[in-house]
Amino acid sequence: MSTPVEIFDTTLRDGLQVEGVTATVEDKLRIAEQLDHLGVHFIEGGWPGANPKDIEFFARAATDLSLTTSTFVAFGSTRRPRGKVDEDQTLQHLLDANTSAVCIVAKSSDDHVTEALKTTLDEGSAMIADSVEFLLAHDRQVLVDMEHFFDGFKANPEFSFRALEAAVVKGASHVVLCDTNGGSLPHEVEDIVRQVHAHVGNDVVIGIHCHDDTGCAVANSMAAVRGGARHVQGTLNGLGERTGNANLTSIIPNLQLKQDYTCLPEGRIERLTVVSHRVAETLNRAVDPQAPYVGSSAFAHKAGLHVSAIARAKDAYEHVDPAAVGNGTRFVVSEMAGRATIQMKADDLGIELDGPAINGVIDDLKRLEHEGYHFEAADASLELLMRRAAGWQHDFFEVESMRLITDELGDVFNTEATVKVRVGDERHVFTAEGNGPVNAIDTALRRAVGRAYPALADIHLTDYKVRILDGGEATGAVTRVLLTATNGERDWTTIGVSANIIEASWRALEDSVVYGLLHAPS
Ligand SMILES: CC(=O)SCCNC(=O)CCNC(=O)[C@H](O)C(C)(C)COP(=O)(O)OP(=O)(O)OC[C@H]1O[C@@H](n2cnc3c(N)ncnc32)[C@H](O)[C@@H]1OP(=O)(O)O
Ligand SMILES: CC(=O)C(=O)O
Repeated sequence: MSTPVEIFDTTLRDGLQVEGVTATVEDKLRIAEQLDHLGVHFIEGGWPGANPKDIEFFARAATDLSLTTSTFVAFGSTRRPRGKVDEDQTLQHLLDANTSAVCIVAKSSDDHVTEALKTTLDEGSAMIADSVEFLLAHDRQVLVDMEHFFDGFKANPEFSFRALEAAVVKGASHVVLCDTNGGSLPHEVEDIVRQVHAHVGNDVVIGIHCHDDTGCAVANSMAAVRGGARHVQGTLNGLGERTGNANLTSIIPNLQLKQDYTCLPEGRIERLTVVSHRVAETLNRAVDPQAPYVGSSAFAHKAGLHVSAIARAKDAYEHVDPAAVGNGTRFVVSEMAGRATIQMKADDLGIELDGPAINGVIDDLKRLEHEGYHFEAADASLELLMRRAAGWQHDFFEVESMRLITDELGDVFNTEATVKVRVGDERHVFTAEGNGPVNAIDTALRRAVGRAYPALADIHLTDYKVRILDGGEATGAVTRVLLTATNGERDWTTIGVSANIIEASWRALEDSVVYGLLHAPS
């Protein structure tokens, strides 16, 4: 039978301690719902009383949040040095938050007691004992985060054990060993957790809380589980103070898919990718594409040899089935593609390509990417290139000529485009002004062909990105333009590359319009 390991998510507390990220009360409520949907055991909501936002959040959570799987936790600290528990504001705020469980941070390193708190070791241990006793007397489940545990233990294990005992003896349900500065390494963590386990036995759940300052937070958390920890604290996508907290989106599958531990209820680990992305979206911070398990590139294959092998054996270059975490396999078409990649892409798009056509696509791709094209980022241009290789030519319109004029009138620049276009047997000449050259050409082209293709009215450009490819050439540099468009049902991106920014823009624009007409809803 597999061993249960509790997951304690602190995205809403420690996760928000990273610079550059903030969340509204509404955001925090939405994230808590997502964490419950994922099925973590504990959701730490924040520090009630620390700021008005967290006060409002805990008040709203009591009425607006209905959790079905997770236990909601308020975070705070032990009482202040030389203070009384029943007069301590932090402890009072914890009670006011009205959660069934609370987590308090306690100093477990002698140095921090004497230097940061400026008090004695006796008082340091009494602060823990009194606080646990007080909260328990008010019917709270008490988890204790033993701050700086590993650094403290290395310097003075006797005091760190004393701090632990103060919590355990008074009835804490969990003692969570924190690598607060994130400087420990996996072999140290495993060894120290083993010693703690031997010391406290199974009277209390041992937890682990790691930071990623050495890039080892995930490995350290797993080492702790090997050493006897059965409760792991971390955040989704590894958000957190400085370099981040231990990343639960890696730890959960590492424990549950690769070892005999159960972290989430049956059927929930498949929600990992979508929850990770929803939480990131809510915090306006995209998931790193290369994030293990949940990143968009986690199962994306670019090298021709890899794709060729996967076509023959699905798991040839995948360490787990992506579906197990709700992710999926993707094939990236680029200059590194071989025949297998192009064949799979053609099958996906329903384009019939024979051997010579596949070779033609590969030759075009490699040549164009060498010139600066980047087809991974331009799905629509890639599809058009493959269709052309299959012998297709669009007959929506034919551009006879195009002229652009820009005048400076006082401080104002005016741009005007004239396009001459054939649509079937008809010839159209249209002029349009725009707030820049691309806008002027786009408007003139739409006027010229719009009557024949009403679907064009639903196509809107949503993004226009320009990148200089060889900065050394200054204003003579090659320019790459990426245009993203939508018709409300699908989005697509096209590309153009040229030393002339207008030409690069036009290539991307023409592909964009052609692709939009080709896929216009019927
Ligand atoms: C390792 C961690 O990440 S723990 C979580 C840390 N999170 C945060 O700090 C975010 C929220 N914090 C805050 O809003 C504020 O710091 C507050 C409201 C908690 C405290 O604010 P202030 O009272 O102004 O104190 P300040 O921020 O300067 O912190 C120092 C005080 O905390 C006390 N303190 C620090 N750690 C502890 C502890 N583990 N137990 C009890 N008291 C503690 C110090 O003794 C000091 O008190 P003193 O000024 O009476 O000597
Ligand atoms: C408690 C906590 O966040 C830490 O020690 O890192």
